[in-house]
Amino acid sequence: MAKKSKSSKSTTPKKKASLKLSKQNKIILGSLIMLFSVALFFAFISFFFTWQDDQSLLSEFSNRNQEAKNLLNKFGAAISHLFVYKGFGIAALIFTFLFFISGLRLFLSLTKTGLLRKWIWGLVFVIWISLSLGFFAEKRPLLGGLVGYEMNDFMQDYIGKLGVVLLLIFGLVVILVRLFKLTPDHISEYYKNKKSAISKEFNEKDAAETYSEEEIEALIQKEEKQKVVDTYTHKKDIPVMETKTETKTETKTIIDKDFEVTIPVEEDVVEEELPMEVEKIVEEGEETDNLASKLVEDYGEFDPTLELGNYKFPTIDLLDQHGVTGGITINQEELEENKNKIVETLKNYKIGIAQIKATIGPTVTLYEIVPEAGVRISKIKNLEDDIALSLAALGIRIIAPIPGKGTIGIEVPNKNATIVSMRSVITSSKFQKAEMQLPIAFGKTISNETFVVDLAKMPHLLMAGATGQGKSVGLNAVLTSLLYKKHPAEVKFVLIDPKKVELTLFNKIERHFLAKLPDSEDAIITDNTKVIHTLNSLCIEMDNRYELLKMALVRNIKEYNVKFKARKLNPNDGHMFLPYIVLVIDEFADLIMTAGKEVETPIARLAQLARAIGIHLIIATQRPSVNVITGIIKANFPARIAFRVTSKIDSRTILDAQGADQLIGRGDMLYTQGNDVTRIQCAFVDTPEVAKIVEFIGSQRAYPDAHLLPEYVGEDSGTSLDNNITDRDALFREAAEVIVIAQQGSASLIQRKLKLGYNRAGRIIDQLEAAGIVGPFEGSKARQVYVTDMAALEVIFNNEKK
Ligand SMILES: Nc1ncnc2c1ncn2[C@@H]1O[C@H](COP(=O)(O)OP(=O)(O)OP(=O)(O)O)[C@@H](O)[C@H]1O
Repeated sequence: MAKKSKSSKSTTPKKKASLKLSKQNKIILGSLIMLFSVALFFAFISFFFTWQDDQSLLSEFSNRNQEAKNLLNKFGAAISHLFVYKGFGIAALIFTFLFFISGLRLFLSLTKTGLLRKWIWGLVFVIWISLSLGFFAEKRPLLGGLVGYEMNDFMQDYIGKLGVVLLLIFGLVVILVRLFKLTPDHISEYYKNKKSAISKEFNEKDAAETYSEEEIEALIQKEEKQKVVDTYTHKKDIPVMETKTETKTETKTIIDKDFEVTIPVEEDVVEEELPMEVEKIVEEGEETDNLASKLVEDYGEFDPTLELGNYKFPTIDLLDQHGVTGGITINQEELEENKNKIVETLKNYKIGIAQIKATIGPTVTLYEIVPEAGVRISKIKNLEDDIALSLAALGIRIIAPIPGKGTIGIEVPNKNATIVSMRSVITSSKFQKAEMQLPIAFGKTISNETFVVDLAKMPHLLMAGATGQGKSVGLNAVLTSLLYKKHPAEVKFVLIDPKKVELTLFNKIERHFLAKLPDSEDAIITDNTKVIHTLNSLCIEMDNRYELLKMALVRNIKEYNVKFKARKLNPNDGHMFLPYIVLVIDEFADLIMTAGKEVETPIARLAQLARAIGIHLIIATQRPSVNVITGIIKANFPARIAFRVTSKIDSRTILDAQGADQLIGRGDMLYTQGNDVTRIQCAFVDTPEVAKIVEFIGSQRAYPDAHLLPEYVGEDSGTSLDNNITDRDALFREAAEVIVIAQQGSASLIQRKLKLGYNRAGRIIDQLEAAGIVGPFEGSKARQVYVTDMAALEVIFNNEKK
């Protein structure tokens, strides 16, 4: 079959080459046709005067002694007899015109587009004229020619005279509407224009008359003024530039005095011109009217949430207070005690303190100290363990100096930590008012502020921490934040949970918020091979989205969606509202250990490129070792969260800084998005709360299915150029139609239109090539489409069936 496509390809260019004329040949052939048409013209014209005389000569064409009266002698008489007498009568003259323009086009090497149309219309005209002359000038049959006469005769036998008249009228209507684009609208517009032109002319005349009456007076006045100006400028004798300006002002003032003479005339002219201008503007406005703004005007902006218009966001009472009602309780005694211990310990090492201040957070209290002049910061930093020992407390962290403050911070855990409930952060005005694309309320900082960040800005998040330190709760906090803020149309989750227990709850919101592979039953992915497929599928989704962004001429998903909502992107071109996709991977270490590069490569690719198109990754791992959090992953995850880890090395692996080893656990975490490290108490949301939320959402009306990701077929599925009909893809026919309609043989087109994965679309393209529908691969260019229209495609399919 490969042979078949090759041979078909090699024959087509040859044919084309043989048909091509050189420029000189075109000139020669063009002029020949033009001259032939001129000869025909004269022959036809003279035929009308000489036909009777020449009639008898027609049978003696070869007799050289006989001479015809036609301007082109025997040839003229014979060809005119054929075209005019036996043909179409006077309408045969149209052929001379058609020949002439065909020759002219060839002569000037103009493109042939539109020529066929002219010939078709020419023939229609010829038939219509000869038929009508055959009907109306029955007594002079030469005008309609034999064709006109016979046609008329034939039709009268069947539809009678009235029928022929009606048929002629219908023909005239077709010609007027299709050829001259003459519709009732055009006619009325023409009359309107004509009317306004006449009235304008009329008014102008009037104006001209009034003007001429006053003109004489005005001219005299003007001349006088000019004289004044001239004498004035001469007297002053100043540089040319200045003279000019002064002349202007001078004349202006003088003219201003002459209200009665100049202004009425000017006003008249303005009044006449204004209505005309207004009319034009309205017309232009209609023409350039943007379809998008009209659609928005008619239907309003596109609302992606409309399909689930009655969707209710989870209510706040689904979340627990966890026993915390009045915020943090301050234990004055504890504060005083800690302060004294810090001062004393530092005194023991001969470090004097000028000032001390305490900020009480939910889990830790920050003591900010200003040391006395001359104390080296490194000295305090080195005393970390000693201070911890003397305070008899775990989890002491010394920040020396606090960035941007010039003080030294000592974080001391509170004896009784206050739980930061998810409820308190969700209800905080900071979260409620957050104008972010993907707002996440992580918890509260040391100064008791709600910490809200935008996942879209991070743009990916790495979470690590030893087991039991609050990672799963952290993940739930992230997902809960998004569930409380986003409509199902705006965000979709891809959940990967190798442990099979952590995220199973979210199954209930599969048809609202989850995305999955087309052929999979469960939306939550627990199987390793499925993980690889899903990651690759997301890469395909990413490529598809980039293609859409490119087509829409925008740089990121936000701009794209704004444009789509404003109805500036046509869904028929494959455009659609793009929800954000948040990929959550729990137990990333497990995956890397078992699948290695197969997982790392697509993740790295997504992490590098997916931010602009709205795919964001959240990766959680228990084991923050370097073979899990590799350099390539770290480089693409600037936002990282460390829960408590067991060693300084782990802390460095996650944060590139130590400190995570000194956390106290239970949701105590460090967050970094570059340089600064912020200590946060993660908001607490437990399993029953999550269950209630997903129950609340899951019980509402949902989409028919989870959001489907593009299909990914493993690398192993080979491609062949066998034109085996039974092996063809199920969507082969649809794909062929898409390609033929668009006349563009590209796999990405099939991908977009039929929502397929890259590999499958690629396979279909190969099958189309094998079937001779598209040409072979041509590098960056789209393949050639060999089938020109749907009818031809239909023929191919029908032939294959036989
Ligand atoms: N933000 C928090 N506030 C209060 N307590 C918390 C918080 N986060 C976690 N905890 C406590 O720590 C326990 C363990 O948390 P979590 O299940 O999130 O740990 P994990 O890191 O996911 O552990 P594993 O890796 O074994 O799954 C919770 O059951 C809870 O009691």
